[in-house]
Amino acid sequence: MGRKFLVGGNWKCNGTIEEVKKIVTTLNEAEVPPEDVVEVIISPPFVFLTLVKSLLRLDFYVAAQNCWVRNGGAFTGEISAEMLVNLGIPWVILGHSERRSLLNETNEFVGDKVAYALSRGVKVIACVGETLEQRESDSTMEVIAVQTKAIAERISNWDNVVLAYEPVWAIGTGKVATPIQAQEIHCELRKWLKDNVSPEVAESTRIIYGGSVNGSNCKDLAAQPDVDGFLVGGASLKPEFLDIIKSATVKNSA
Ligand SMILES: O=C(CO)COP(=O)(O)O
Repeated sequence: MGRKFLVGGNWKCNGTIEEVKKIVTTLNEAEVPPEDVVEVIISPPFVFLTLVKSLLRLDFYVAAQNCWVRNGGAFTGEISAEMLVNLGIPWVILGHSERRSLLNETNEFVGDKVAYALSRGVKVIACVGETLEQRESDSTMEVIAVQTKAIAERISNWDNVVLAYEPVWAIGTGKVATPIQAQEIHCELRKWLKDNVSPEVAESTRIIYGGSVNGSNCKDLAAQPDVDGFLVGGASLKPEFLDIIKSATVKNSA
């Protein structure tokens, strides 16, 4: 019973040392609900992982934004899951739509990455989501099912997996999914897990929403029964990220 609310801040390719320090100071000074109410994960670019980890309050966690599909070696520019373990980074975001579309990451490649990271003990936020064209042609759930299947086929334990539903049309556009739209897909995705993995995994796996979440729209989204948290881009660089973290209390008061 009870999927703990999770709020991730995906900083994407943003920040300077000065900005990182400023954001972390704001986070560290904030009063937020306790760790048993909300799990907060901050995901800076690779180069700032160690800095953020060294400065960040201990009740918040750090995630990388990607990692290589296997162990390290002659893979110029890549970072291995082993390196994340070595740095004490417990989480990684995989399969973000920006990597799928701009860097041609396929469903199979993302599935392989998820399986490998988990095998090394790194927890995974795995992203799925449809484009506007796919939504308009009524293939949203089909797309998400295929993306999720590529992960499901490669893993046997979902304990350390969080699914992030991030409709591509909502990312960075200011065009957030309505609470009803988000709930509909989260509910269908949970049903997919029930039918294709197990009822237990469907019940316990957190499905978080991402795409233009901000301090104003987070509460209504958080109130939806199958929305278990957020993956936040732009607003995670701003003080309103704290309001998004606090929206976890909507669940507790429900
Ligand atoms: O891609 C996202 C989080 O991973 C969402 O980005 P925005 O919140 O900027 O729309």
